[in-house]
Amino acid sequence: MNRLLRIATRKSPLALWQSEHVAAALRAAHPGLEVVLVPMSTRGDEVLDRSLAAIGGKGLFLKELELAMLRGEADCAVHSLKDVPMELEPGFALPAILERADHADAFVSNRYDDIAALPQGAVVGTSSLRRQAQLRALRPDLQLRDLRGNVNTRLAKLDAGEYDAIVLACAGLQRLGFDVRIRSRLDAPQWLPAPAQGAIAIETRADDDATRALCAALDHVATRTCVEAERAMNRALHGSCHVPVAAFAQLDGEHLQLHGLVGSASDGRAVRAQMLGRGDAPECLGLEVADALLAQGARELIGDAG
Ligand SMILES: NCc1[nH]cc(CCC(=O)O)c1CC(=O)O
Repeated sequence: MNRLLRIATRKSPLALWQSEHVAAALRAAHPGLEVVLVPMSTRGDEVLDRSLAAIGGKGLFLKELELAMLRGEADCAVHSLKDVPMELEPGFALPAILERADHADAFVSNRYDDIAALPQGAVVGTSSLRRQAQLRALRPDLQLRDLRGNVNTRLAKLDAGEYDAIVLACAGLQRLGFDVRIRSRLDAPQWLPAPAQGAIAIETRADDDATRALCAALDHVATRTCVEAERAMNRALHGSCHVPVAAFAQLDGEHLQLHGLVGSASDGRAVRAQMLGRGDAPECLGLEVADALLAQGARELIGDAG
């Protein structure tokens, strides 16, 4: 095949790793295909002094990459699917969702083994409302402090002594070779990840059939099924950076199991739901779990978040 494929990517070490990973998989799937990266800066990367929710939400990480595709400077973009808004911009598609890596969050600390070992009033860094809500539910005494920036920056701030511990995604740490920093895994269903955590997605223009077909070779059907359930649940709860929502689905044969949580970032309240459904109807299961959460009072928590 004699074609050039240009991948728009953010410039953080994790984004570059993920884009190189996709490039290598595309080259392996399509011998002769030339794949190059087009690294770009996004507003989500540049504005670090305010919360993501305050500056416009998850879409900020995508916009510049989407504009590059519209201008014809790139053919596709690689994202962590958990950073992709529930409603994609019109005119774009996700023809590939790669096999999910580790879904779990990681407890990272230079002094303590796990959340239970933290002393009374310890300082934990995370800007994620979802992580804050689950920490508050487990340990109301902890002091939660904001922590933004890429994975390397966050580890550096921990090492500088600003926090007793931080919470990061296992997948990001593993991809960057920081496995040894994981003191303990925060596993489902006791602790739930962000919808689609650990999954990488490729975005293209919806009308670019040739690029869509090339990327579709990397699609992993079981992962797509799981993340569709998680994202449908989140969408039904109006999930955004403003509301602490967590979800994790697992496919076992034709059975799909989905765990969901809506929490409060300001106090320890949280509601949970868990249901079994069919693997060929992931969105139905997502909506059912969302309804179950609402029936238990999730609406009140969502309302509080404004
Ligand atoms: N919020 C940033 C972000 N987006 C994706 C990952 C990790 C990789 C993944 O979930 O696929 C991370 C870092 C983190 O949350 O620790």
